[in-house]
Amino acid sequence: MSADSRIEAITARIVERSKPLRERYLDRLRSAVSKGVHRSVLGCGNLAHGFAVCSPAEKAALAGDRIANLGIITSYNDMLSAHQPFETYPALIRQAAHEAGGVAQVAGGVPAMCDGVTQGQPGMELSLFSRDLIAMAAGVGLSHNMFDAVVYLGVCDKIVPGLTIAALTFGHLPAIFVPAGPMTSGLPNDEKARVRQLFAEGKVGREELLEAESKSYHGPGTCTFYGTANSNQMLMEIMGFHMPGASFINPGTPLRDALTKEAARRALAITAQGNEFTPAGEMIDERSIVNGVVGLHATGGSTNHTLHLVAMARAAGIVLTWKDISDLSDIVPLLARVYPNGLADVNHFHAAGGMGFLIKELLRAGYLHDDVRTVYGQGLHAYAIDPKLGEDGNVRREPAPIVSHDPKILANVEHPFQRTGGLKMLTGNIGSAVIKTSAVKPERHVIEAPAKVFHDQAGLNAAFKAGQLEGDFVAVVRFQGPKANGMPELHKLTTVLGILQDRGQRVALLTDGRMSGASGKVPAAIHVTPEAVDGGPIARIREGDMIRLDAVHGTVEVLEDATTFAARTPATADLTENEFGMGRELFAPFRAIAGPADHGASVLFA
Ligand SMILES: O=C(O)[C@H](O)[C@@H](O)[C@H](O)[C@H](O)COP(=O)(O)O
Ligand code: SF4
Repeated sequence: MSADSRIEAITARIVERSKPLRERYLDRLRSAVSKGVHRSVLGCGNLAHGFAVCSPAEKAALAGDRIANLGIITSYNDMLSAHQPFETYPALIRQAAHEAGGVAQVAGGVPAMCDGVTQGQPGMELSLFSRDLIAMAAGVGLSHNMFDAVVYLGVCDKIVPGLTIAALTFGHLPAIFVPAGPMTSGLPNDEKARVRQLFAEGKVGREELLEAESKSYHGPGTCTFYGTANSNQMLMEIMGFHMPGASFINPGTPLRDALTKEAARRALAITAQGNEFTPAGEMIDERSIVNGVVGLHATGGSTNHTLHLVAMARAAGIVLTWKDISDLSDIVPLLARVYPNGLADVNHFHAAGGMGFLIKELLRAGYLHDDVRTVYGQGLHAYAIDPKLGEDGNVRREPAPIVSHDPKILANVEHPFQRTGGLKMLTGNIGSAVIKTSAVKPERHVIEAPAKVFHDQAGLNAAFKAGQLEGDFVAVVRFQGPKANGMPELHKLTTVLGILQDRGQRVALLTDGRMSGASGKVPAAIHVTPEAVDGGPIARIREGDMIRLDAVHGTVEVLEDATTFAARTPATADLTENEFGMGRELFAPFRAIAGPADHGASVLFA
């Protein structure tokens, strides 16, 4: 069944726009594929180094070119709750590969930053750049040219985008993403947010706050709000990089392990040595990317993917724009209410029918391209399933439920929570920005108020503590772009702005920085480009200027005389504090060459 004609039209314009880059990309990919089993071009010395610690049987197997060798790229570390479970995955994958007649080796590790640990801290200024660094680090592992397919172990915010950039850069190899799954539900996310606001108002102490936070983030697995990490899982499933049903199964369960072993077997089956060769760069095309954007809108996914998905697509020679994302938002309905877009968490989402129900509904309405390749085979309809553990200990897949098990969390397409999706592009006389509307009440989709200008989030928090944030206002927090200080998330502002909004003030945020995928209820025009440090118009805004943020009509404007506004000298900021400390000195080259937000804010693509 073909997709809705409007979606087909947007896909067609992406294909047309991408043609020059995509054709060159596919030529390079096919040339790499034509060289046959990649390790066969290695000299004996190279090969001996490459399998020195393998068993004699594995060495004999790898010396030929009939046995497939899986490279594992892992982002394991003990600190990220979502990545700690990966400690045991390589052994599981090696065993499954061996049982299936193949070999598996950890090809390399990549760094994984927790944006929860660095939120509001200097380390957050490395976060966005870590995405491209992860792609580069994965490339170092894969550059040994020993592998016939790759299994990527990653979950969180910048890690899956970085690994996807690597997977598409090594697009001549099949790639399967293996998640660790969400932690079990703890203190509800809205209760966590409530205690934070009480602490910010001095109504509870640090002990109560830490107790609430620790009950919310309490064990292995991905944090249960629908932020960037869980948006990543949705994307990997709907784009066909996951095995069907893999996204939201809790770590340490038999079904989780069965999915991991199944992924290892499947990776061996889709190498060039088999009959279902599925190179990642051919599997992912413009339709897969559009399916990813559709999934973002239908679930109220993270604003960070207006940066990451653009960069991920670009790695495959596909040019995705904010207008594509915004136009799809006007078509695709919101079908999920998961925090911050509702009170449920991803475990409740999965129990309500999860990805299988979502994909079934979106396919049924023509919002998704079904005619896509995936790691599982041809056609996205194979993902409209409910994963179960079979008697034999393997994965058994039942059809997705016909009706949602909880219509308050997962709606059908006839009765969506919102007729349009979650992510809109805003344009106007200060450039372009994005806004996530799915978590903002409709009565706050248009805000017109005077500007209060800050050059960092500490300034805004200090003004709050001094009782200076009275009345309606648009907080302009600038010099937070990629070239200024690495484009940090300013999620800590959600608490303060949320308090003022709850008191009845009409407030909004306007920034060239980012917000967390977990940010939500305060209207925020973010990722403003051109950024302040590049002399963007945001640098010409002055205290008291009237600002109008209109998510309904997709505009963000400074309501000052155009000639006067254009004649102003842009403000400057002292960024020396952002150049040193917590490793920021190591990323000066990244700040110097980072591209604009609407091109993915990447150091890899202009
Ligand atoms: O984009 C995201 O989803 C966020 O970066 C998320 O990964 C981050 O960890 C938040 O900061 C968590 O929320 P709290 O800071 O509210 O715990
Ligand atoms: S979801 Fe965010 S807070 Fe949770 S482990 Fe991942 S990066 Fe850290």
